[in-house]
Amino acid sequence: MALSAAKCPSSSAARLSLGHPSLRSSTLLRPFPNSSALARRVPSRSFKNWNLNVVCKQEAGAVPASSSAEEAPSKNVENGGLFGLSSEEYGNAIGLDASERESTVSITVVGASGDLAKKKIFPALFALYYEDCLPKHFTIFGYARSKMTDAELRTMVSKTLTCRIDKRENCSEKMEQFLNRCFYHSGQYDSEQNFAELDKKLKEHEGGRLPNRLFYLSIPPNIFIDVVKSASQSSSSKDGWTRVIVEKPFGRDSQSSAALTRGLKQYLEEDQIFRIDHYLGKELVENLSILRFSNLVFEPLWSRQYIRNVQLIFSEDFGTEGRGGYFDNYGIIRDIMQNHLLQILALFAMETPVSMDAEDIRNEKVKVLRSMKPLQLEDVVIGQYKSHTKGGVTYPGYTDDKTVPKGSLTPTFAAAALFIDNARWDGVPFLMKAGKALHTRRTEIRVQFRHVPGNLYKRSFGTDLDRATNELVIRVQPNEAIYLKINNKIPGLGMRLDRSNLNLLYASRYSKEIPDAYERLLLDAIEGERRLFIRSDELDAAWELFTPLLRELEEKKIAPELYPYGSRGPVGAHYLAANYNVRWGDLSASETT
Ligand SMILES: NC(=O)C1=CN([C@@H]2O[C@H](COP(=O)(O)OP(=O)(O)OC[C@H]3O[C@@H](n4cnc5c(N)ncnc54)[C@H](OP(=O)(O)O)[C@@H]3O)[C@@H](O)[C@H]2O)C=CC1
Ligand SMILES: O=C1O[C@H](COP(=O)(O)O)[C@@H](O)[C@H](O)[C@H]1O
Repeated sequence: MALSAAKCPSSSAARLSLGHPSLRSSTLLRPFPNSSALARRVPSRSFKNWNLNVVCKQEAGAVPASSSAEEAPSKNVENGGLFGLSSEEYGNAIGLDASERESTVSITVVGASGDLAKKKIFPALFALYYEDCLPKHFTIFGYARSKMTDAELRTMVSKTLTCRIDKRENCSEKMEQFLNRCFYHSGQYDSEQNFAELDKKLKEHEGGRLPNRLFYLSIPPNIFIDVVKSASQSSSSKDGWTRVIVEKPFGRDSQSSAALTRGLKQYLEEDQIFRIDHYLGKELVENLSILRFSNLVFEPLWSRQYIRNVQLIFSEDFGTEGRGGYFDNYGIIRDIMQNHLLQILALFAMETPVSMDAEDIRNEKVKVLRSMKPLQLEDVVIGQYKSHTKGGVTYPGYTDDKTVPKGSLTPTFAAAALFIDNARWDGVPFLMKAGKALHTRRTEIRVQFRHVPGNLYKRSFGTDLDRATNELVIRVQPNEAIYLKINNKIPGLGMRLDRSNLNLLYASRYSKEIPDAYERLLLDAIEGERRLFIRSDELDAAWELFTPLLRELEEKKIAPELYPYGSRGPVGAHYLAANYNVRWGDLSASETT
């Protein structure tokens, strides 16, 4: 019997798995001497269980998630409280046996006072609540050192919540219900006492239900271990599951990443660790596998025989804006390329997985990463944005940011040529570039195909098909789209060729707004679906590709090429592409779509 399932897609067996006994494994933190429960692996749900029409909001007559009953501490507090009783003991005390106890999820956002929590995590949790995707019983706690009351947290969170869902019905009512289920506890990250205080508060809200606990570490990586140690000692679930979401960039290089994983595994099993790379939750990134493996036309072309180069492009039209404290220690290569763009590359280039099950997909990603050569310095260009005045407005340079050390060499732009040494991709350049403070905000994948042999039309109609090759563009953001550049005849009595786009523009094709990546990933972590999270061997393979280069850049103090804020980036990136007879597709004037 599925227990206390979310109102989320009732049509998807998977969504009902939250409390499903087979998945309700007590995957606790690594068993401690006083831990009575066995840690069992949670089988990852295979993709095939999903109903592809998974939607969260039910059809007409949707029953809103229970609201007020969850806001206040549960009845047990009035009965003298849980102190000393596990929720299982409490459940027994009130006559409920395990199979009857409903489950509940406590979500603790560690670092709740920070940028990511405000900008992404709380808004995503609200969106899930609004769509009836959260479990029937849930509580949200913010945890950080900053002093805040519950009311102050709610006020802070309310400023970044929006009801972007289509109908915007009863938005304010849902927002209030959601906020009433948000609480805050101030504490130190390395304090078991403070986490024990949190544990007591969590229990008050969990009542006799089976308590599942999710901790989202929205904090700088250097304090991940402190939190996991304290939380595992003092606030893990004793008879439900406990999971921890950790944010990229998972260390700074192979060594620190491996040390971080070892540190986490002192307290957690691998299947309790959810390494998030939110780009894997982006709609067009998730669509990559469907585009390639559910359409006959693409897979036969997906190789060196037909593809000339692949470009993975990330650009932002703003700078670090006060995040220098984090960013200066990492740089654009660790911030974007070693994770987001490399994950997209792996999904794009991998062999067909055995199934869409998490481990089968991740197995194929690891294989393709291990087929790649570590980046070479001569195949990399780095840049840093400088101040620029345009239209009477002066835009700051990277080192003008007061959170950035003067004279910093940290790159805010990088371009690189990467290669996959396997039969499918031998010799095909995968050109990656990522930059801040450029001329536009865009993330896209561009697949440039080879020219048509024989070039029938050059002789007859003067069209040089060497330059009019097909290009498949997958625009991840903004204004999600997939378009294919083709050659076609201009209508009329003459015979002249034109370039046109076969274009799937999501905003035109679908009326429903696209969920934020964090919504998808938070929901999957709650449900134990690991397909879109990073496995430790995948992470090791990613760092092995980038660590030698990062070390060389820093040891040799390679100076980045300066580029004006709002420009197309350093000129060196064009020469790098030209070395492989490639022109960056995002810079051609015809890019109007
Ligand atoms: N912001 C973003 O867009 C993205 C961030 N990330 C990752 O998410 C995590 C959080 O990022 P973000 O929210 O931007 O980080 P912040 O710098 O905003 O830090 C989050 C919170 O952590 C605490 N904190 C910050 N620095 C320290 C420190 N040196 N020692 C102890 N506590 C500290 C602060 O809370 P308090 O002082 O109240 O304890 C702060 O509010 C990072 O790992 C980052 O790499 C990933 C993707 C995007
Ligand atoms: O991981 C990160 O991603 C954001 C960009 O995320 P997006 O979803 O808005 O494209 C980037 O700004 C940040 O520097 C980086 O840490």
